[in-house]
Amino acid sequence: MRLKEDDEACREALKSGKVLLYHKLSPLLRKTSSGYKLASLKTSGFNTNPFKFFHFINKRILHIHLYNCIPISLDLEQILEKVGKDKHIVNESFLLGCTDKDEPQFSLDVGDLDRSALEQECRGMFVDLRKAFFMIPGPESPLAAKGQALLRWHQTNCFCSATGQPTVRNQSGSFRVCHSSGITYYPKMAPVVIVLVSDGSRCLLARQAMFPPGMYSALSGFCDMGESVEEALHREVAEEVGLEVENLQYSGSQHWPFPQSSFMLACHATVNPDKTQVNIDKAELEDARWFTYEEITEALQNLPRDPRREPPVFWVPPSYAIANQLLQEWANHQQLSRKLHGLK
Ligand SMILES: NC(=O)C1=CN([C@@H]2O[C@H](COP(=O)(O)OP(=O)(O)OC[C@H]3O[C@@H](n4cnc5c(N)ncnc54)[C@H](OP(=O)(O)O)[C@@H]3O)[C@@H](O)[C@H]2O)C=CC1
Ligand SMILES: [Mg+2]
Repeated sequence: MRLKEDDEACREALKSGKVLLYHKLSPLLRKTSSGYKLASLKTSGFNTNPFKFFHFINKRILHIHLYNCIPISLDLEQILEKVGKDKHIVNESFLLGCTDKDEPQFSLDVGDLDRSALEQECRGMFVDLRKAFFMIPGPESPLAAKGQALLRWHQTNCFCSATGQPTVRNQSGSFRVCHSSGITYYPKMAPVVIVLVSDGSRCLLARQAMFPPGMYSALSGFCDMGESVEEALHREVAEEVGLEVENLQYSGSQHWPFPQSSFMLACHATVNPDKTQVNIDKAELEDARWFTYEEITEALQNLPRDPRREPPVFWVPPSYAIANQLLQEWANHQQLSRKLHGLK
């Protein structure tokens, strides 16, 4: 909290902090023996930096050392200088929070620098965030999402909407101010409802034309101004597939960085099993259909970990996405009721 509001303390924290690097909003990942991880880089304020220590010995030794033992201890300022950028741009990082060990974490977009030169220096690769969600460990996903969301918000809120004058950030990046109008702008999320509709034995999933081939998700939609979650849910399902839902049950919420930071409010709902005929709004959806318990459990087990591999014919959003949580809950509920009814 103090770091968020105290510019000086935040500047100091950056000297010993870790920075998640993005290139045009794609986070930097590094391959490890067990898969991919988000890469964070230390700033040169980190006194025991092994990069400096080994630099004069032998470049080759340095590389081996960093690869095998401490893959996240590269010095960000040195990397920036190597690729021809003023190291002081590190000060443009935004505060994301602190780790369990009280280490401050920041995000920085270096989209104006040569991508492959950076990847080489950082020994990693910048990956589109949607793909990265399938590659990095689940607990790292919220951080990757927050890092991107904050960067995007600052990139798109550089000017005051009242005066057209430039806005100025505080050091942590928790707000921007227009000194001409005195207006303070805070990062925003748009409320979105998402609902998994069930007819008792099947659930309804849909796909937009822009989804990757084969991916289906729960129905979702932005809340209109003045609407409650319940109203938005009833309206979205009626508009998109022409069904009337009942028995709304809250499941959970999550921040979702797309398209410009959404606040997802997730629910389960049912329809009358005699009224399941879908009437798809083709302007919004490419397809919507009912899926059986068997299809869902198979899709949940078949998450494509590496998006470069051929995905299965039908697949669902990654485990971090709240749509996946809804499907897990629905499958667990189905499994229980099947047991109760003596089915497999
Ligand atoms: N985390 C998860 O598990 C999931 C997350 N989602 C997210 O939910 C979000 C909304 O779902 P979606 O079904 O597309 O929404 P909608 O069904 O509301 O349709 C999207 C359309 O609504 C219009 N719109 C209205 N308000 C806004 C706003 N505040 N921001 C952007 N567009 C708006 C846009 O139309 P126009 O472009 O014509 O202006 C847009 O194309 C998506 O960003 C998606 O990424 C969806 C499913 C799963
Ligand atoms: Mg929708």
